[in-house]
Amino acid sequence: MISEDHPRYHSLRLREMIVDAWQRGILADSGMIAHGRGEAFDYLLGEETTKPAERAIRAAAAALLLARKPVLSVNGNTAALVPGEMVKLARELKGKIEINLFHRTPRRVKLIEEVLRDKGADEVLGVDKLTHIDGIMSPRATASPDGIYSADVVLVPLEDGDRTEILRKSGKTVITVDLNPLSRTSRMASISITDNIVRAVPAITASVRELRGSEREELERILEEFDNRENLRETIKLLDIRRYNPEL
Ligand SMILES: Nc1ncnc2c1ncn2[C@@H]1O[C@H](COP(=O)(O)OP(=O)(O)OP(=O)(O)O)[C@@H](O)[C@H]1O
Ligand SMILES: CC(C)(COP(=O)(O)O)[C@@H](O)C(=O)O
Ligand code: BAL
Repeated sequence: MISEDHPRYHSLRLREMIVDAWQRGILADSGMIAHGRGEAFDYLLGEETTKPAERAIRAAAAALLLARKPVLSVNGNTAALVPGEMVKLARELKGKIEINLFHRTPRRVKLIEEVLRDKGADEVLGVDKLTHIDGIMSPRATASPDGIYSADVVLVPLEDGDRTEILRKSGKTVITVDLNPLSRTSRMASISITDNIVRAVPAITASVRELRGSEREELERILEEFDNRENLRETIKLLDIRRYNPEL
């Protein structure tokens, strides 16, 4: 057990959650690699929610509140780190939650469904009765007809660029959470939250609660004023390692 006094407590605690999820069969083997990639970016971003990420979170909350049918996607890393927070956000939105895996196996789908139900999910889509989505070059090329397939706004954390692109081309608003602002996912999304998912999901829920009751016009204004490409450009500037070591 890591002491809370350890200087890297939060990062080490997340690693423990990732390893535990892998040992339980929830996390894909390469989920470890993805987590490590994320940690590196989080280091560069200062392991805190940046101003551009705050703007993206607010825009995401506005889009989710305006949605006719919001759906939240859950993969292995998301199930390992923020299952309860995803269920809480889905409940806050009266939205649906859907499992979608790149390294899909029946066992992992079942385990992740159990995790989500244990956290209070009444309904978990993506388990069966799936529709194929053309154009996605991966096992992610499926969606539940009653979920992502018919959603108008989807939150797809820690995912892949080709699925993000196809979902966008089908007319959906695609919100991602991805610590790598250079990933295809970040570059293809409508709203790219460049933040650690453990910070981003609770922050989206808080922003939804703060904006609930806003006039439709106000929510639409937040979206109109949000420029994802400009926000990513600002984020990429923050990755300049010299921010931390001026003598470099
Ligand atoms: N805890 C986390 N919070 C937010 N992002 C994370 C976290 N852990 C990993 N990531 C990021 O999630 C992404 C998941 O890996 P994935 O392989 O799907 O992306 P990728 O290889 O960049 O693919 P693409 O370019 O298609 O988006 C990586 O970019 C990684 O940096
Ligand atoms: C590991 C993961 C980030 C998620 O994999 P899964 O839980 O199977 O959707 C995958 O997209 C990858 O980059 O390899
Ligand atoms: N997530 C695995 C494939 C990709 O990085 O797009």
